[in-house]
Amino acid sequence: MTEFSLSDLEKTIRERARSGDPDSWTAKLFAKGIDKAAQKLGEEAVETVIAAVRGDRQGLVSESADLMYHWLVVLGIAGVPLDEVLKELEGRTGRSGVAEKASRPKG
Ligand SMILES: N=c1c2ncn([C@@H]3O[C@H](COP(=O)(O)OP(=O)(O)OP(=O)(O)O)[C@@H](O)[C@H]3O)c2ncn1[C@@H]1O[C@H](COP(=O)(O)O)[C@@H](O)[C@H]1O
Repeated sequence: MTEFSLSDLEKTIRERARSGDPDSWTAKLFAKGIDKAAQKLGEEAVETVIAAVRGDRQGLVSESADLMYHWLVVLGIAGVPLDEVLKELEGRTGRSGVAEKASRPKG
């Protein structure tokens, strides 16, 4: 299991966005704004779907990485911290009853 997390990538994106480096794709996307970044996110989502339905396993891995990167860029431009999304997900964990069932003693 890798130690690398979405939180690490969010931090890198924040730093690269502030760098103003002309070679930085992240800085370019932040400069172009939410419309371009959201468009890229949509394209990566479609490419991920295509890889999935074709059964292209390596493509699915690669496109998923592109998708998650561009999703974090969109969150960053929109000023939404990853933690806010994680808290939203955390708040849903009890809804299916899965978490409660798992923690309930058997018998
Ligand atoms: N994870 C990524 C990542 N995934 C995808 N991409 C870039 O996303 C871009 C868009 O992908 P496309 O396949 O659509 O490429 P394209 O056809 O050239 O794009 P367009 O013609 O549509 O503009 C490519 O230039 C990829 O390099 C990424 N760019 C950066 N990162 C991460 O961000 C860090 C900082 O990168 P820089 O900001 O470039 O320094 C990197 O170290 C990585 O960790």
